[in-house]
Amino acid sequence: MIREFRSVGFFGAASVFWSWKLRQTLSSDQKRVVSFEELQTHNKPDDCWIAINQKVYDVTEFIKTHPGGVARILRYAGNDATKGFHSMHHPQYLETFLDGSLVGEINDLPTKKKKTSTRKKQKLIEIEEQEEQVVKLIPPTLSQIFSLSDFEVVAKNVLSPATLVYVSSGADDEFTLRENRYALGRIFFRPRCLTDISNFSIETDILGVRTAAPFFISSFTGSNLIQPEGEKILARAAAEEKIAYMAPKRGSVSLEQLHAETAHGQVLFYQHEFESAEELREAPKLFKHIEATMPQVKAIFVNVDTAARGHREKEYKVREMEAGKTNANLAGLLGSEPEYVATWQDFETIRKSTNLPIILKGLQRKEDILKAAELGFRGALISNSGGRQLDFSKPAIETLAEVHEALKEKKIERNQFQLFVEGGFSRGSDVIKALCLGAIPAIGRPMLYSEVYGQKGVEKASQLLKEEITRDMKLLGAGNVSCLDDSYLDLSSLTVKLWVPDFQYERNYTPMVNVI
Ligand code: HEM
Ligand SMILES: Cc1cc2nc3c(=O)[nH]c(=O)nc-3n(C[C@H](O)[C@H](O)[C@H](O)COP(=O)(O)O)c2cc1C
Repeated sequence: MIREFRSVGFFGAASVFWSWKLRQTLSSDQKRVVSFEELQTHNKPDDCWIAINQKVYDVTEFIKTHPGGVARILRYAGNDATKGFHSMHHPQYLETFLDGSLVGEINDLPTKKKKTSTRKKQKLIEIEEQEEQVVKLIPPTLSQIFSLSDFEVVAKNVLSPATLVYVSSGADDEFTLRENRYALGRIFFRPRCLTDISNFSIETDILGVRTAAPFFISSFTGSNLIQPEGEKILARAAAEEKIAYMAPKRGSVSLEQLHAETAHGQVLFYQHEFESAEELREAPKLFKHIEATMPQVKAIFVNVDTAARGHREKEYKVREMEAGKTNANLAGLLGSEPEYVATWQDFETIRKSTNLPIILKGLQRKEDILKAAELGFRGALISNSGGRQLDFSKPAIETLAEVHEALKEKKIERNQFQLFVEGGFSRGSDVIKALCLGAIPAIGRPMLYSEVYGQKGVEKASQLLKEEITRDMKLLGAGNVSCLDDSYLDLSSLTVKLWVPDFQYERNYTPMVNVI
């Protein structure tokens, strides 16, 4: 759940400083006498008056768009700002920008400031607290977001602790969560120069369907904690950006509802998992139903890594600490332990029940992936669920590199068996690395973080990725996705895991509750 201050409706409108100015309508005749006592009570970010030249202005709205920043004015909240203002600005600014914000005149401003050093200190503390509040109150506008990790920083300030830890945490000590990213950082590029890239394109065929970019949005239970219309927002943004989105089995709306909402031509994947023997028995019927009635669903991804629920310890700790502050939305998101764990044999009937490609989500070793290819599955999504299931699972990109070699050796082509990968992807360069190893990546948490800004945020995240992919592919000398191969990569340090002091682990560690 996003904290209350998001309701100030700041997203989108905040940057339009000049349009704010035009909206000012009050005239300067509407003034009254304001006492210093009254002025002092308006001393907060959401209720801020200042005095300049013995006139009192309500700058609550103005501070949000002040080009010199909120804090500079907030220092004078509920007080005389004459000196501060004139040290920076031409007097004409008052008429130009604050004409409509005039509250009245003030005649009893104290002439000398009599502050003890203790009071000064106290005031400074108050200012610092207010500034902190303001950073949270006024997140950057979308034009101030330059990479997917910027969304993460904003989300960390905006989401409630319980939601944030639900999204961001991994299992146990989070080694796999971190290694997913570190491993991507161990692959380097070998650019090719002087190649013809005049017909440049990043469009891609995924399982025979054309999409505008070589990645898609992964599936998440609980995106409705970030925006009430969670899955719908992700689906709409994906449609707008002409990329695919994988709808989750345990979504806040049914697949039918989501499908009914989606634009014609939209590419949806469906993520499913079997939690009981009955669900397994029902699967052929369900898959046939999807195939017959939901043409936008182009593939079914079935989880095979959920024999037990991953143990996200950080999450339990935060919930424990928050106990009493009931968060009904979070309850039940963990799901119960599965009653039944499917086997390869079970999949024999299921696989044959539909013409839709069935992709196994969560395979993590080359032997299993080769088996899936030999059995005639259409593909596999290499995934450790973003480090949310088995801690110390190998980083996804490392498994991919191994599997890529194995498929090459066996001469298994992409049109027979399509690889997908996910876990830690947040840059265009990450996407390209996966493509060079023959897999289409799914983007995970960064898409959820971008959802803090609603549909426009998810669109922006997709656009940033597209721009990065475009730029990096050009620099690599690759004119389209199909010409990307492992010759563009230096994998020599991929598996080299040097021991380094794990500061990140230390930072992530959350102490036990009620222990001295
Ligand atoms: C009260 C104390 C204030 C301080 C200390 C202050 C400080 C500043 C600073 C440092 C900048 C420069 C930002 C940059 O370098 O990009 C700035 C910009 C600006 N401020 Fe203020 N400001 C104050 C109040 C106001 C008020 C009350 C108004 C409106 C009447 C205002 C209007 C502007 C405008 C229009 C700009 C952008 C153009 C410019 O840089 O001159 N400021 N302010
Ligand atoms: C909040 C959250 C909820 C998730 N829910 C599901 C789910 O219901 N089913 C599923 O197969 N994977 C789920 N995942 C895993 C994602 O599909 C994906 O594997 C993971 O986010 C990829 O890692 P990354 O976030 O590091 O990119 C979830 C991930 C997150 C962050």
